[in-house]
Amino acid sequence: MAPQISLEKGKIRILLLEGVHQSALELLQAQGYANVEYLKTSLPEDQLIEKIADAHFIGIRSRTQLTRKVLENAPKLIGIGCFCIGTNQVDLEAATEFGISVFNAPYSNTRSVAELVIAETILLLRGIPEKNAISHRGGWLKSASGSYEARGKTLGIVGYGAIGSQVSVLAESLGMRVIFYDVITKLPLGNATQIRALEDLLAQADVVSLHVPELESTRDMMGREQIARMKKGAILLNASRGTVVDIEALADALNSGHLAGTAIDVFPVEPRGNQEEFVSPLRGIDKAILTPHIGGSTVEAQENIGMEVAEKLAKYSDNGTTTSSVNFPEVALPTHEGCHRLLHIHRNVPGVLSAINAVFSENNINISAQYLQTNNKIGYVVIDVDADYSDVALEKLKNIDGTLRCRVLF
Ligand SMILES: NC(=O)c1ccc[n+]([C@@H]2O[C@H](COP(=O)([O-])OP(=O)(O)OC[C@H]3O[C@@H](n4cnc5c(N)ncnc54)[C@H](O)[C@@H]3O)[C@@H](O)[C@H]2O)c1
Ligand SMILES: O=C(O)CC[C@@H](O)C(=O)O
Repeated sequence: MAPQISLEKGKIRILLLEGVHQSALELLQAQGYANVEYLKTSLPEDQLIEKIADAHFIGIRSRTQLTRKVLENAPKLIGIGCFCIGTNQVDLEAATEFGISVFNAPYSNTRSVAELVIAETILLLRGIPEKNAISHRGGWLKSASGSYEARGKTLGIVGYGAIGSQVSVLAESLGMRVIFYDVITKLPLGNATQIRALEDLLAQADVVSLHVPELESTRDMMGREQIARMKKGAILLNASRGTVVDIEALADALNSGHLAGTAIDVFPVEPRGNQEEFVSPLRGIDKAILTPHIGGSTVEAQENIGMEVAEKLAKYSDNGTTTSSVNFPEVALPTHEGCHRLLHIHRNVPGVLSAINAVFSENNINISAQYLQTNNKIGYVVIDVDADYSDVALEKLKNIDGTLRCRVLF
């Protein structure tokens, strides 16, 4: 029977949203993916569902919400590229269940965020946002009161991962004392010190900077109580996710004078695009630096992210490589001349590999290479067969208990 093969590259539909960098488009096109739809904004759920119905791959940034409902309406979707670090905007459990591999760019904008945090720390310690606002209104606040050097001040970093640890190194080079809180024991860089309880960090730090992911456990982790525990006159920065800070409590702490300033880059509700109004209780507070989720938005970072994530999508599409996938076991198998390649994604339960192999032996199909990798949820098998596999074999593979998705790549 004539073997089914996957789509020609030109027919693979890729939807890129939120104005991901042109480098992504260029890389995909150079690799033969001509069927790319490029939009500058995210889409509301109904329009997203309509568009995603035909897409094989989707590329997003932090704004597009790929919920279970959206993914249920994406029957052809094979891969998701998050052109950013955070993947909280994707229902990873649903994506895994539907056999959709998710990729991101875990380090490409790390430095950009760290530099912004350091710049804002210096500006806030000097009270520049307020002085700047007053000058714009025709006032003149020439005073040293409430203005401090960064040198010798204590920076408390919450979340000592890629960004938090970069901020730590840069802050120490300014002469700051760095303490950090993380749920995992981390090797401190330089002279930084890990603090075991968040409350202790809050009680010591002149500046607190948040670098945790969006999780249930980080929701409102800087709530009214934690903000009240910060030192009087301290500064709070958040360039992580908007759900981490109780924004009303922060506005109150600034208005009451408990906090001396803040820099917030991420908000519980963010506009979908540049045309939509930004609404926040922090608007109008001079001591607050408000930026439109641009911590990672530098030319360097966006260009690198575009290439990195597009490359990951192309490799997955071309040969099933899942290296650095967020939710899939990592498999990278070289292609074998003259072979067909099948991809089998299944729930990680015992017996699936032997059932797969039984299908090939029963159908007299020789396996020339095979690679299985599992994580706690799923198993991913790449199989190269050196004879024409039959559609019958493919059907049998699809019917193995626990199969999430099975397809022929070439
Ligand atoms: N503003 C922006 O444009 C921008 C850009 C990049 C990343 N981000 C955000 O910054 C976050 C951090 O990025 P990263 O690359 O440093 O991530 P990372 O995964 O390298 O580090 C996160 C750290 O937070 C720690 N952590 C998790 N839960 C915690 C908790 N409850 N309390 C304390 N620590 C906790 C982890 O153990 C880890 O060390 C991302 O998840 C993303 O949401 C924002
Ligand atoms: O570019 C974006 O929209 C998000 C950037 C940042 O929050 C990230 O997670 O990398």
